[in-house]
Amino acid sequence: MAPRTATTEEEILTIFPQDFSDLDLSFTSSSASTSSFATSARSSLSLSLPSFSSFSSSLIKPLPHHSSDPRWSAVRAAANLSPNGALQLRHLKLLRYLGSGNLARVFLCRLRGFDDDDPNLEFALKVVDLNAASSAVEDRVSHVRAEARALAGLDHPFLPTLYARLDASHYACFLIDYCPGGDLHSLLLRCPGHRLPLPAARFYAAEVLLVLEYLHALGFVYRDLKPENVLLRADGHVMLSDFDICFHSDVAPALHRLPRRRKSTSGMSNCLSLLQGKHEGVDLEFVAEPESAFSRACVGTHEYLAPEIASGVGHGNGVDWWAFGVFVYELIYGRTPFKGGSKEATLRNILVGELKFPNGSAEYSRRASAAAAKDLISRLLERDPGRRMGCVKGAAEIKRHRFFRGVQWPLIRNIMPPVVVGQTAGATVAAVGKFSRERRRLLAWKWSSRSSNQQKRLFINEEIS
Ligand SMILES: Nc1ncnc2c1ncn2[C@@H]1O[C@H](COP(=O)(O)OP(=O)(O)OP(=O)(O)O)[C@@H](O)[C@H]1O
Repeated sequence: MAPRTATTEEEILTIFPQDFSDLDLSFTSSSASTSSFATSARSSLSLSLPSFSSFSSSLIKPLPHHSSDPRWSAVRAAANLSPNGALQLRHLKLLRYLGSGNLARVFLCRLRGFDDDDPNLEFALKVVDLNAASSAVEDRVSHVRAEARALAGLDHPFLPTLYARLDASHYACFLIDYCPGGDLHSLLLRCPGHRLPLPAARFYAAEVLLVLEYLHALGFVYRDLKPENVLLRADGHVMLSDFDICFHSDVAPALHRLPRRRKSTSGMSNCLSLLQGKHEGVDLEFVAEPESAFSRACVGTHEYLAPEIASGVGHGNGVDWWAFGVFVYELIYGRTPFKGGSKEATLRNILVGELKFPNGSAEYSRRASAAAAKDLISRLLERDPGRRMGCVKGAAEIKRHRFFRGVQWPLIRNIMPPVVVGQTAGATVAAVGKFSRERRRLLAWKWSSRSSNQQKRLFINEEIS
């Protein structure tokens, strides 16, 4: 898959033209010539037809979990320098082009007048040109609105924080967290066989699952899951990006009764309780899944489209769980399951093709967790949404699957992410640097204890200093 060429300084000036009075054009760049990220050729498709509305600039209020982030105080301080107290594009210094998709171009930037060496003050600026010719203005406006709505309401460690919304002329700009680790798709392309070692695949899948759980609990159906949209933060944890085709629906949280389970371990107390007819198990489970979500829009990325989107019958929350199945498959096997020679062939495979798993990969076929992965993927890639894992009981059901056995869900954001061959040096060093030697040893053991010898080499261990 050919990476897109990086935008040059001239192109950046084209994005912000000379008559754009709000912007200081003194762009300084030492690295505009090459982007460190390969952008994806698998762009999202969108055929929805929403309505037009006008925009206004705004500084987003810090949400509780992020209120102590130094970026907030910097953004506020910069805004206070302005006569109207609002952040403007001239407060930002664009440093480098990061990538682009169908809708937007994204730049690394910093606030002018702040410490130039402080990596904590770097941001990503996502710029959408509403006049661009590639799609109808109405479509672009609707996507910007969807993205703005989602970003403004999110507050999760694996999702971007929206620091400011800047609208000027026909540009809509979002100031969000910068992810120096690039995206998972670029990482896959640099890995042997374009796939991740199983423990790393499990780690990224687990973090993405938590994000989908959170989005669904808020009523958002994401619709654009793919490795290109999973960015890696400086600490190596994920950040799901790109909310322009998500949609919102009501969600009615419920407590679901779980089937009672017998204790699987042996022991005197266990025997006694069985003799007494007692069973152990959690009885109730909290589920917040937007089951009533419904849309007929044909949006998403071909290889990741659920059958109900491909057939046009209308879709709901289940499309994210289908896409999650494709995502886990791609992380593990290095390709998507239904990809055909053309987009039409891919769609046909999604609708009627057989789900096949590559064989012959000794590393995967030997392992019990590979069997677990296959089972999980098969349950997610169930064509009938009514029978698809996650559609009714949400992420809670998926988290319980044996593929994720041993994942410490509440602590995962504090676990050191796996370091994979092919990861950009910056992200690796940042991730490693955050942890003391002792902690690295402990965490390395956790990650590598179940890995094969070959995989052990792929993960961080005591030798890394
Ligand atoms: N916060 C960020 N930090 C670093 N790079 C980013 C960030 N956000 C986006 N990028 C880069 O910019 C590229 C395009 O961004 P994005 O996917 O948000 O654009 P888009 O036009 O909305 O995409 P799509 O065509 O999927 O709708 C990404 O693939 C990534 O390489």
